[in-house]
Amino acid sequence: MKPILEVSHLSKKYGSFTAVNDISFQLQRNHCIALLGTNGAGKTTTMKMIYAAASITHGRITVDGFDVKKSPSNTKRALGIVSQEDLLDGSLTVYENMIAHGLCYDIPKRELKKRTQNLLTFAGLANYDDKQISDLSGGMRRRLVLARALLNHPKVIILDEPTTGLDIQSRHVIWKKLEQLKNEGVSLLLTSHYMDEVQRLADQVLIIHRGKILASGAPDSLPAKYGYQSLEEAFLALTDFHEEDDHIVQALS
Ligand SMILES: Nc1ncnc2c1ncn2[C@@H]1O[C@H](COP(=O)(O)OP(=O)(O)OP(=O)(O)O)[C@@H](O)[C@H]1O
Repeated sequence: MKPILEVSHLSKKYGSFTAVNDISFQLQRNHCIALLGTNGAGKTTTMKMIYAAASITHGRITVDGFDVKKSPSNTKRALGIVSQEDLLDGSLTVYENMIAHGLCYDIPKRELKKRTQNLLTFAGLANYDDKQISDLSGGMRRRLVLARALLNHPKVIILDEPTTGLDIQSRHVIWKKLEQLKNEGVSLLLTSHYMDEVQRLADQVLIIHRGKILASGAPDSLPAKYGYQSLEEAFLALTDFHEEDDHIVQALS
């Protein structure tokens, strides 16, 4: 079966600095790929090129068979975005934020209202529809952003650190929602700094360092494939972590 998302020889330069360096991968339907990398590895930049928020320096991306550069409106329709910054409008209520987002996709009004109600229920926010964004907790905001990303019935959801900063209960709620979506046929592309999140959700992990893919495989089999005991050990070794060199450890000592 054709992959729902195909990234081929993708590179991104900011001036003379190469943030993403010849990355290729394929995301199959109903699958989840997790991008694992240190701060500044190039994960967000890769995602931004997929949803056309950053230009592509070199390479090609297709979503649902459409070229991101040539058919941006078709690829936009197939994608749901949960970016690091939630970009919710603080001057609108929860319900109004959903409606405003849906209008960008030309969803007919009546259908949009129906989807909004269903998705707010799905996200556990049905009783919060008239609340201001400032009244929501961090976990509620992330659930709202996820609900908003589903309004256009996306085939692929791009999730940039979807549970960063949330308590363990809120993380579990979001994981369950994501698993439910995967079971319904949606594909996920995820970045995370949490190994447990990656182990739980991902079918495939790509370890990215300085813009390049260093290792790939299923979360359970990747460590042994590269001679390590655990995903965390593989990640630290492959991304060249040495405690004595690490500036954070030095700063703390
Ligand atoms: N608009 C920009 N202009 C110049 N450099 C940029 C820009 N955006 C990102 N970079 C640089 O590109 C590199 C990759 O950044 P990116 O945000 O993709 O990293 P990341 O892997 O998502 O990191 P994090 O885990 O911290 O979110 C970094 O060195 C960053 O400073």
